[in-house]
Amino acid sequence: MAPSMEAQQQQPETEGETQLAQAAPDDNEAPNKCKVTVVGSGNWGSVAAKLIASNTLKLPSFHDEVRMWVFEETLPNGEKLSEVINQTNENVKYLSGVKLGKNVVADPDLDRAVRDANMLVFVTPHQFMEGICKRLIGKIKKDAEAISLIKGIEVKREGPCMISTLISEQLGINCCVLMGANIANEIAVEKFSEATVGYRGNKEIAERWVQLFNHPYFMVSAVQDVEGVELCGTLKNVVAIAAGFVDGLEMGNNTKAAIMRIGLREMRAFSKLLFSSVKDSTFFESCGVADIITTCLGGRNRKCAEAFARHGGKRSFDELEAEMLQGQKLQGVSTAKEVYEVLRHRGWLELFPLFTTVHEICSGHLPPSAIVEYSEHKPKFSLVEGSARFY
Ligand SMILES: NC(=O)c1ccc[n+]([C@@H]2O[C@H](COP(=O)([O-])OP(=O)(O)OC[C@H]3O[C@@H](n4cnc5c(N)ncnc54)[C@H](O)[C@@H]3O)[C@@H](O)[C@H]2O)c1
Ligand SMILES: O=P(O)(O)OC[C@H](O)CO
Repeated sequence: MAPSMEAQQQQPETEGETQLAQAAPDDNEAPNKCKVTVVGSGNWGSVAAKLIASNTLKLPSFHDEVRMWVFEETLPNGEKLSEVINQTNENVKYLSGVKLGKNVVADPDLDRAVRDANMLVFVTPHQFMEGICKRLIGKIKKDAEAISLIKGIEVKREGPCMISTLISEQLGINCCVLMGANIANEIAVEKFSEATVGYRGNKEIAERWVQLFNHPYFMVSAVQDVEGVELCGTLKNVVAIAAGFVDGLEMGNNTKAAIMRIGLREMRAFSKLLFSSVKDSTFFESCGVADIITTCLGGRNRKCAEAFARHGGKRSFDELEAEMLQGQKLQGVSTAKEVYEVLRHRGWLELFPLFTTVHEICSGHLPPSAIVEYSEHKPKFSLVEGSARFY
């Protein structure tokens, strides 16, 4: 059982004793105080919990304690990850060496972690969200507010479904998004960065999320364009894969800059074709151009794609992910496939040569060098021609 924050701060439990998760001390008893739960505890999930937990201690309208749902794992030494997090105040697997704040309580029980939450922060790899949402139906407060930090998309028979929409529709709650140029390890050690909250309609809710995340080293602003912000965060991972190929092929900075530019244009075009409400200005926020830059310079998608290209596509992304990321998950390869399915279904493949080529390389149908090779591999269109034709 997850100990309460109070229990963590006092004594280690006596051997064999289990402790029910309970409401934390006096000032936390006030019924109107908002309780926050973070659903997810990977690299970014842990940093998000740290950011939030340092703010809930300062903001009187929030309970101090922040629950963090942990997908339970047994560590190589036989210990449970959630127990180690509560003993050491560190996520030793996904964010080692960084204290999360004593008011972060790791909880491996999903139902219990969300039960009392007024504000739910979703931050797991996108491929797990459909299953998590199914498990949460009927388990959360009806008036809870949600935010998704998840960069990804689901493709259903009916068409593409944003993760925030999945959360909203399955759980019947409002869901904002937070995206940006946010490499978690850098924010964990409090290096300055910015982020963008995307909201629909209710600005007060967006301001509440800004308040919960904002720090002098993490500057958050809000824009009324939930789809634009979320699609920026999602699609940049496909561009990052292309940038990694360019690095693996040692093609240099100009080529990588070209990939970023073409990628950004495809991101905007795809987003606007899916949602006419998407605003051009969103692409100038942290979630847009800034995230493209950071992710193409220093992200995990870029890193694994570089290794993929160096091995000439002979080692699979699954293999490289397991070896290089040690349990952390790539989003770009599956997102490229999901975007490709949308493009194919709608007859848009030729309009998006970069997105299309990334998937064809990841799936082994083209060599990594095809990222900037044209007609011999792709008789129907080319990156250059496609870009020129469309834009
Ligand atoms: N890490 C970053 O720098 C960063 C920054 C911004 C956004 N994001 C986004 O945040 C989201 C979460 O990424 P992360 O970096 O926190 O995670 P991660 O890749 O570091 O960790 C993987 C997580 O998935 C969990 N997991 C494994 N199998 C699972 C299962 N079957 N069901 C549920 N959970 C399972 C693991 O326990 C772990 O918590 C992603 O969409 C990512 O794109 C990441
Ligand atoms: O490490 P990546 O490639 O998952 O990217 C991390 C963040 O999304 C960068 O903003």
